[in-house]
Amino acid sequence: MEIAIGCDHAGVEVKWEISAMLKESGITVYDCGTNTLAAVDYPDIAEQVAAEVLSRDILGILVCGTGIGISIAANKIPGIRAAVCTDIFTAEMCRKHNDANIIAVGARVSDINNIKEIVSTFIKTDFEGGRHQIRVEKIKALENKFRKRCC
Ligand SMILES: O=C(CO)[C@H](O)[C@H](O)[C@H](O)COP(=O)(O)O
Repeated sequence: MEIAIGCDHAGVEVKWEISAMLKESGITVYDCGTNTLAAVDYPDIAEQVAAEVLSRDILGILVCGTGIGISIAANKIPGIRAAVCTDIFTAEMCRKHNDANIIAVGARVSDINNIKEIVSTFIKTDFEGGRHQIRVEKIKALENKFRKRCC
């Protein structure tokens, strides 16, 4: 399995812990930064991770203070379905029902053990398809409809 991961300065220590956990499980990790505590802007990181997710057709993980800003930025990119998760149930459901390809977590919201469980649930859960596929297709149709309108 391959995973792209990135964070802003608020999430760097949490990202290191997640990366270590993934590597221990034999997962290949594409680290899109940042790797210092110097302030960076989360849209830049969201773009890097989204590009890896789309080009490699893999899942991605984003970490910022709350998970909110970085997921908003990622969701502007066609093909990305990023879900902010603060619990195991939503981490499971965003894969099963929404086919989320990025999970965003908040380093200033959840403790590290909770975040590790959330991420582990996300990466081991598959999309259920069926009636959910129809809804995901409608999300894609919205992307295409508004891309044509504004570009
Ligand atoms: O964008 C965010 C919230 O939606 C993230 O939590 C950022 O990490 C946060 O805004 C960074 O804040 P800082 O005061 O610049 O550390």
